[in-house]
Amino acid sequence: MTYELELDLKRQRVGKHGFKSHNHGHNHVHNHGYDHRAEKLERIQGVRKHDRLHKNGDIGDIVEYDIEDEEHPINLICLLCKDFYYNNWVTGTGGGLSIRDGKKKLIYLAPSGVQKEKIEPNEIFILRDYQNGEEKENEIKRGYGYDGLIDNYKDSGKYLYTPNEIEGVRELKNTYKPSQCTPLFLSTFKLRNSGACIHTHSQNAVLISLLIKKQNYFRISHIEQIKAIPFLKEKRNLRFDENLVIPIIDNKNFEEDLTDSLQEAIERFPNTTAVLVKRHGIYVWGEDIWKAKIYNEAIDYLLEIGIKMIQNRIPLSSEDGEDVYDKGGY
Ligand SMILES: CSC[C@@H](O)[C@@H](O)C(=O)COP(=O)(O)O
Ligand SMILES: [Zn+2]
Repeated sequence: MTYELELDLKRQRVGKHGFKSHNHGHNHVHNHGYDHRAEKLERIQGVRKHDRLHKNGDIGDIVEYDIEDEEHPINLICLLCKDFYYNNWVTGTGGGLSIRDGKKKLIYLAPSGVQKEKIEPNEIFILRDYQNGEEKENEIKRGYGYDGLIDNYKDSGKYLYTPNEIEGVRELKNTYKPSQCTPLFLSTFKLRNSGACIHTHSQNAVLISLLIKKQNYFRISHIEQIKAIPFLKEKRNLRFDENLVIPIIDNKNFEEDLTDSLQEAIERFPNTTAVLVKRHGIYVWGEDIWKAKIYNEAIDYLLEIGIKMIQNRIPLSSEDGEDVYDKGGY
């Protein structure tokens, strides 16, 4: 666990309000004692979400949830979304994150269209992960397998828990919806057996997708940070002189319409652990949330340096020219 996350969890505990305890009024940002910037933003951006946060849902009755459990996916989604927000990866409601608990067979998802850095534990959607259970056959027939969920992720009946169960939410004009990225997250669970998937609107991802015009992938070699990325075929990490290759797919008007092309890219690039979406951002996944986090950070670093290399007319990969270090045309 990173120092920042530990610190954040401590802060959260200091001002801990307790998930199932009673609300005493205007205390939501203070409960988390997180960051003054968040508090200021809350004041500026009004009450839409604020209203909801004063109502208590009861996740604890549906799945085991302990606010003190630092590794609980619900806590991790809330904390990592803050972490990503301050990296400029999930600002303005963009981006998101899903974690799959393979042992407990549960999938946790961020809600749609909310400020991702302010997600509260009772705002997480929860799905049963039937993919690997004995119930598999039956549940898949009933539309609860990944394909059924991918096609009908908006159907609230499919969820074990939705934040619309929070007292008073159903009476509000805008009820919660699961992230529009849900079918894409589920696609990485289905096709790669991943344990978590991160979606960001990183400017590095967007810019590199604009700079690369002749290829439908980003390819880079001979940068030390490449060693943090897995080489799936050989179940080891990439070496310094090997190529990291990340496919680039075109953006669509609606997030869910990216599902087919993301799935195709995953099939076409069997070694990739990420897909770039042109003029939009990136999806990164891993065996578990910590691996996904490391891959996302390492890839973002490589995208950023890739942009600078292109601007300095340095070839990105040894495949791009005779001498990778030679200043030549890109
Ligand atoms: C700024 S809106 C962005 C969305 O359309 C989408 O691209 C996104 O990343 C987040 O979708 P969401 O449904 O809020 O989880
Ligand atoms: Zn997006």
